[in-house]
Amino acid sequence: MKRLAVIHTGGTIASRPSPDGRGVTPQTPPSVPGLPGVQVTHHQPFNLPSPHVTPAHMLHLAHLIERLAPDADGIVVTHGTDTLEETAFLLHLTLSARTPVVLTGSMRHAEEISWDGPGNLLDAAYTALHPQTAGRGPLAVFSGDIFDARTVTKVHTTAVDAFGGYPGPIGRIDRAGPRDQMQAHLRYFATPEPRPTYAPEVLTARVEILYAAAGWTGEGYAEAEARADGLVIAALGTGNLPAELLPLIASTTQPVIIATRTHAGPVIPVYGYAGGGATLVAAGAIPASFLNAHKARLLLMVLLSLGMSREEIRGVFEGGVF
Ligand SMILES: NC(=O)C[C@H](N)C(=O)O
Repeated sequence: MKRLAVIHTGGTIASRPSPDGRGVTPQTPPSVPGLPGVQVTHHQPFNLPSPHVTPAHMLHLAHLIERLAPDADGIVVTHGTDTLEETAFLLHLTLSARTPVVLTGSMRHAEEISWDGPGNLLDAAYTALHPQTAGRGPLAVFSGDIFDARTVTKVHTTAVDAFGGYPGPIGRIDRAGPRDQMQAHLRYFATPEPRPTYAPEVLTARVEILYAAAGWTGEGYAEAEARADGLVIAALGTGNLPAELLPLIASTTQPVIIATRTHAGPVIPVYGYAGGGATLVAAGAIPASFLNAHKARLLLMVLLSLGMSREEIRGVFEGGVF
């Protein structure tokens, strides 16, 4: 008998319209469709819409997974889709267990026509229990596509295939055959990459994200700098900003990570005009590589919470694995 642990955390996959008529809210976790030859255990550390999930919840989940991993052949986490990629990435950074961990959710709730919860849950379970999944780090499975936690991102607010992320899925799961003899057809397109892991006890560091736009002259920067232990800027293109930001960044002593508001591609120091990426890096800023701003924030929170210096943090971001 294979052993599958299912961890329910809330989200639309656990939701229905609330009896008071105010809208859709998390209520009961989804039941897992029948899996012949699999012993399933259920765990529910919290039952939240994912906009209420904090980095502290994510770390709590990581600790629960580490405890369950020795007694499980695979672990599925059901989660709201809005912050699923952040939880997946925090697990990517912190989990050292080799037991496969697969996150999934749904875009439609249990009372809608074409509820996508059961199919996603089944795909996630088959993926988590598949022999080729071990050693790949946490994954996200949605609409049959299998994504790496580092690159996965929500790309649509309502579509059932709501997840994507450059350069795309690392695998595909499909199912065929009658319910009691269902066969999973799973194929990976990429080999696993090295994944350094970190073990923060708590995530105490405060990191704020600033979002760049044409004509931004740094409004909000000084306030964020005063409050935070580190900053992430969702900058323009390859990591450029209006000229007014350059002196602000040059005088900041905390780490300033430059991500991009563009949906794909790396941050690299190309441009030498005031505020261009090359000038920001010369002023001390750290490029986020391929990480989006909210994933760069989590990485920075982890590294700051471990007490790393700005130069040590630069080494991690520039280490070539993000
Ligand atoms: N589809 C979903 O799960 C969206 C929901 N707002 C959540 O993230 O909890």
